[in-house]
Amino acid sequence: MSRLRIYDDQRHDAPLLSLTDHAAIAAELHKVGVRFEQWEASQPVAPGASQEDVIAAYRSDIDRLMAENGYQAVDVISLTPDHPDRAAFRQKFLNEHSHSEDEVRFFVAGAGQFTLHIDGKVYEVLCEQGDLIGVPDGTTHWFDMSESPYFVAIRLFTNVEGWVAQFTGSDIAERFPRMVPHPSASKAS
Ligand SMILES: CSCCC(=O)/C(O)=C/O
Ligand SMILES: [Fe+2]
Ligand code: NI
Repeated sequence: MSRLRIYDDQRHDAPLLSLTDHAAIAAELHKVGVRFEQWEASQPVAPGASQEDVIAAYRSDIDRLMAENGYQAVDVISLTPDHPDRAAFRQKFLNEHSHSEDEVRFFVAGAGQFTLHIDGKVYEVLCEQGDLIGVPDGTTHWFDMSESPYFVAIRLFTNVEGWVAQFTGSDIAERFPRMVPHPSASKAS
């Protein structure tokens, strides 16, 4: 189940609000300029599926997003709990950073947790299969896949060079909850 928890950025122990209704999550995130939509993850792909297979399965959704929003490039992150480089992949996104381009991610299997730090609040967004999130450029955030990653996410980029992170040097991410592994992760490993 998708979930949004909103915190004061000084109070990691007490969410101000917790929502699981998709429309309510979308409305709350819209207030801070973040896109959150439900798309149909209609093609069954399992974590571990190859980039080529995922792109072929979701070609029409990818083409639609690229045409609507002018994205120039696409790639796929597809991870299972037993991936040998899972700790390094996790670490790559785990500290607060921003990008000079929008971050658009469509979860077609499993789950991952984006946490956004905007105007003194922390928005923890647990994205599940079917969720599309669009984080505007310059938004400080971090991403956790848990110690047992189980997800497939399609990533769209404005810039053909792709993802570049500017780290803020803050340790805020260490104070807020990390992602709990997806329930299917234990069955997959
Ligand atoms: C859900 S895709 C992996 C995370 C990512 O691309 C990113 O930029 C996290 O901040
Ligand atoms: Fe990011
Ligand atoms: Ni849901």
